[in-house]
Amino acid sequence: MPAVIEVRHLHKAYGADVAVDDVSFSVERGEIFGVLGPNGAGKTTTVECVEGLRTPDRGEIRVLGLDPRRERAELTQRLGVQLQDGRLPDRLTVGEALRLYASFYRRPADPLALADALGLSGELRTPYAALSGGRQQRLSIALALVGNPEVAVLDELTTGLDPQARRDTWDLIRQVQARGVTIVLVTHFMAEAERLCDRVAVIDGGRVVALDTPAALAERVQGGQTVRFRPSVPFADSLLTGLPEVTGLTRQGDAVAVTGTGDALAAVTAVLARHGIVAERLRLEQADLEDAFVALTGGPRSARTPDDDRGSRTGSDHESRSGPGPGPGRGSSPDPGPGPVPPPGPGREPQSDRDRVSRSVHPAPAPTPAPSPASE
Ligand SMILES: Nc1ncnc2c1ncn2[C@@H]1O[C@H](COP(=O)(O)OP(=O)(O)OP(=O)(O)O)[C@@H](O)[C@H]1O
Repeated sequence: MPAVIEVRHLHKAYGADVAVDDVSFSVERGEIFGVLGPNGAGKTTTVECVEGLRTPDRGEIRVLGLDPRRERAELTQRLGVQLQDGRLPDRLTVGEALRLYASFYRRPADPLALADALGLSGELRTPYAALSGGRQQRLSIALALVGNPEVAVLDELTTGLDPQARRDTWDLIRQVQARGVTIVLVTHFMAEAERLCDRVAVIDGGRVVALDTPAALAERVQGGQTVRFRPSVPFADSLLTGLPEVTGLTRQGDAVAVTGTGDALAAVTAVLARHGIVAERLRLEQADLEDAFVALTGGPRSARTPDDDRGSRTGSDHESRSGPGPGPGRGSSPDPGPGPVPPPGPGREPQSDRDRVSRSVHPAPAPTPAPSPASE
């Protein structure tokens, strides 16, 4: 079966700044595919090229067999997009937003059924501005799904949510996947990628530095496991360092730490048992995706753990993109292209990629554009 998304040697620069150097990956039908990387790694530029919002300088992209730029009108009917830092007009109610966005599509979902599935049926008359952050986030997911897409691209899905809302959103995404939707998830959060994604592409400096399942990425970390214990009797290092599963051994006082891969724990304990050595206070530490991320990208830099981010969705990480955009559109605006790009906010023309325009990922112009902020 052909991949749902194929990206080959994507390159995109903004003037002299190379945002995406050489990115290739493919996404299979029905999977949750994570795009993980530090700030400025090129994640958003990559997915915006996939969405047809930006024009690559080089490379090839196919989404559902379509060219996202040349066949954008068709693609917007089949691709759902949740944008980073999206906003709706304050007074638009949940019900109005769902009905309005449903009207853009040939075969939309039933807005009421969708509201129900997303736990929004009690909020149909609530204006956008009166919704909690978690509810606004649910609404933005609902709007990404209202066209009954085959593929959904969700950028910064749970940024700004509290831990409970974040977990609820993860459950929701699993339900969406269970309905057969292929999902691309752009995230900074290791725990999110680890728990939700079938595979993860780690992007750094505009390149894919690793692509695998979260477990396999963690496994790749040198010394992926550490077995710690205190031996009941002294033993020579060579007893364990000769094992193929063992990559290192250190001692601190009478405590021993053995690093290894694969089934290091079983191998170590078997040898100790054979020599009549009891491993007291035995403990196993496993490398996780965060360890892999640090090893792959040289440090966590801007990658975050979920609980680092309880505040606004417009923290300094995002300031180059954030702001009160018209409709749930993203902070930086896409390239104007051949697709049905709606007009910019009143009073200005888009000058560059960084300018903001109305939401252009839905098939029809966005509703009532709010005034655009000054160009960044
Ligand atoms: N419209 C633009 N004009 C100029 N430079 C841009 C524009 N959009 C992104 N960049 C730059 O391109 C690089 C990659 O940015 P991009 O937003 O794709 O990375 P990211 O991994 O999504 O980052 P973040 O996690 O902060 O959203 C950064 O150096 C960024 O400043």
